[in-house]
Amino acid sequence: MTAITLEAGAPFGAAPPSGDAIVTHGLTKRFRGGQIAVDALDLAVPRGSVFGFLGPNGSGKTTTIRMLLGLVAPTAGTYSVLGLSAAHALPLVGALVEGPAFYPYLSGAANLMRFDAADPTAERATAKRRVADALERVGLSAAAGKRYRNYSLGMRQRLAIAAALLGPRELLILDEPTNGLDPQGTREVRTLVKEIAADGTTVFVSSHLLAEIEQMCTHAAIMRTGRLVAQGTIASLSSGRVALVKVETPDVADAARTLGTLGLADVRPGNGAVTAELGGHAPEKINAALVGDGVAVRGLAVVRPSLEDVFVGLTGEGFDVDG
Ligand SMILES: Nc1ncnc2c1ncn2[C@@H]1O[C@H](COP(=O)(O)OP(=O)(O)OP(=O)(O)O)[C@@H](O)[C@H]1O
Repeated sequence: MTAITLEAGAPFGAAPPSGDAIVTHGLTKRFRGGQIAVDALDLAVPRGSVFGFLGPNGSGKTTTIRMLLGLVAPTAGTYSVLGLSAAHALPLVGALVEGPAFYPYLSGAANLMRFDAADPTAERATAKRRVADALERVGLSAAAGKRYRNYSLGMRQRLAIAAALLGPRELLILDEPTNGLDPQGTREVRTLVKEIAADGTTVFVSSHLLAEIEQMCTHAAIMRTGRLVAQGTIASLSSGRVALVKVETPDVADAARTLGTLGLADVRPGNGAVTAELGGHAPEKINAALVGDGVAVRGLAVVRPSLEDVFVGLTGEGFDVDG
């Protein structure tokens, strides 16, 4: 579908609905002092996707999100959110940018009631219903009356996401939602993101963790120092990289010979293992040929390229997970 962009802040109704939940063209932010945080960014986030916005710390993710939410003015470029300018899209967008401040001595439900009350567009009479729905959506109904300070890290973050879901949202934007969480909390948030997406909400989620994006997202964009390095479905991002077959064996030289005879490319004998490009070869046939040649096969694995391999291949650099 063709994506239509509006000038940032263009009036409501100036463009027909876009096929994409978020579109940016040449979106740029240069902070005072000359630093470019986001450099000519062209993003296309399909509706219904869980879109991972991936990059090391400082690569421009938060600045991009703040521009999309109308919190920071772009220096140049255009963007649209749900086919609208940020101001007009905002009621349909839930966002978690900096963790909301909750009162430790109030319950989860009471905290959300306070949040809801701060929204001047929300109807007062239906506040309880909205809070109950949001709590249910994040799986906190049973803990609604429990004090916030007694919530686990995962529950606290789920409550923060509930605050972003007070009201019908077509798009949920989450900036590093698993930052600072323990493994259990990380799993809870990951599962919740998938559930929210399954209900039809587009989720745009930033992270500096490659594995997390791979596990949670259907699509990803990779950022590096303010520039977009690549974007697409997780499968298409990885498809440019070749899969390898790795044979673990004490007979390294013999195994390498067999793989070469079979016509596999880039055969590399190593310490107790040989790798080669899999190409169009069937792993079970490779195994049969090795065994037929008397090679003692201890293990045979097909190693698919990870997003990290893609990142390294595109930038020539490792991905510093700690930023
Ligand atoms: N208000 C500001 N004034 C000046 N420079 C800023 C400002 N906000 C961000 N930057 C700089 O812009 C660059 C991008 O920062 P940004 O926070 O967008 O990156 P990020 O990928 O979200 O990283 P992190 O996860 O650490 O927040 C960084 O070099 C940062 O120091």
